[in-house]
Amino acid sequence: MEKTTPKLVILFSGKRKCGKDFLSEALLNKLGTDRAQIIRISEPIKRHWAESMGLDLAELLSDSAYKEHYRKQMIEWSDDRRREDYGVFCRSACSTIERDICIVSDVRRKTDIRFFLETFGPERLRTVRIETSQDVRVSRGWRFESGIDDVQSECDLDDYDRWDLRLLNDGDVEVGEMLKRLYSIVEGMGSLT
Ligand SMILES: Nc1ncnc2c1ncn2[C@@H]1O[C@H](COP(=O)(O)OP(=O)(O)OP(=O)(O)O)[C@@H](O)[C@H]1O
Repeated sequence: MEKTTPKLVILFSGKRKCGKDFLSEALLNKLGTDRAQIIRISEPIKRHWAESMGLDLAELLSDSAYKEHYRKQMIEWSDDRRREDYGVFCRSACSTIERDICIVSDVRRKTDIRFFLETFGPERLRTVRIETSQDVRVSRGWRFESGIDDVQSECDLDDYDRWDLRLLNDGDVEVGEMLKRLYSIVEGMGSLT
């Protein structure tokens, strides 16, 4: 099958339980699955991990306690792989691209952004940081865990300041309002809309 080069790649970043998956799905619904798709950098990580450990991939991919149970071990294992090749998981996730608009729902590292910039160029790339108060994240099930919330995978992009869009997803913000702002970075792509 011929590889698709997307016209637009939207990177979502933010702390755990800020709503990366929620807003990625909402944007996908708005754009339509005929022209957009979601990819996850964590998907190939979870697939490798599930295969080598004999675990349930569907459960690892879902927003479940099962996923949380293995999160720390997966971070440590994947960081070892990244030390040899920072793009290893991004590249693997990109092999499934088949739509004009690609939403990457789990960008966590500066090297992830670097990979997408180098691969698709700045003109095709848009970066979004989702911001949510700690109280709201707690209400969505987050609690601080050492080895997860205080390591590179969660903190590396805290000081990144070149986001195309910062979006507050703090409970009382209307989803329609957030989608309007998200859609504005798609509209900037002219023929795509
Ligand atoms: N604006 C919102 N309105 C209603 N529910 C929301 C909203 N944003 C997020 N949620 C809910 O909060 C929970 C956490 O959101 P989500 O799974 O999207 O976070 P995440 O950033 O992808 O988390 P993680 O990094 O842990 O995978 C989910 O149950 C989601 O449905």
